Amino acid sequence: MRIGIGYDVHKLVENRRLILGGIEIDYHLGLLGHSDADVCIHAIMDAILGALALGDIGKLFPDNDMKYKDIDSKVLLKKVHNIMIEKGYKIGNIDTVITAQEPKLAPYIDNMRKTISEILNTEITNISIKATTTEKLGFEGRGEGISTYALVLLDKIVD
Ligand SMILES: Nc1ccn([C@@H]2O[C@H](COP(=O)(O)O)[C@@H](O)[C@H]2O)c(=O)n1
Ligand SMILES: C[C@@]1(CO)OP(=O)(O)OP(=O)(O)OC[C@H]1O
Repeated sequence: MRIGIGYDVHKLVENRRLILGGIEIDYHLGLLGHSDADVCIHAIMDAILGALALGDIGKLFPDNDMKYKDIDSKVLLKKVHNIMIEKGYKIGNIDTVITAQEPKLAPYIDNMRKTISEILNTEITNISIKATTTEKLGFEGRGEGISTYALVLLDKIVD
């Protein structure tokens, strides 16, 4: 068994779609990034890579490489999943916290869990996604950005 942690932040701006946990969220602002800026999937990828001591997503998918411009983060998560399988591990469970003052994410959470569980080839019950505000404190509370923490446990695949 191995454990990993991931954390990511992206800025909220106008004229961008808001993509979180692999799905589009109805909101008037979106996250800025080289990719689709899906801060939830980015934190999960960093947690998986961390558990494998393989660095981070910036090392694997450099943000100056045009190959990754506006890329769907679900594609990157599949690549990380394939690396994890090659190394002989599968998902034990994942827990995440998305910090966003707005919008209300509760209606979207189960769809995010389903989307991520399908990419990682694991049961939806192994994927936990939670949301919190910061009671209007800090950058998330001012609506300037959204952050996510992710923790992952990986189990060795035994044949
Ligand atoms: N963007 C968010 C933030 C929170 N929620 C849900 O609301 C609950 C209460 O949030 P507090 O920050 O006031 O503790 C939280 O537990 C989430 O269920 C949400 O849906 N979207
Ligand atoms: C995902 C990558 C690559 O497109 O770009 P961003 O969307 O900017 O995301 P970030 O969390 O800053 O780091 C990883 C990047 O290399």
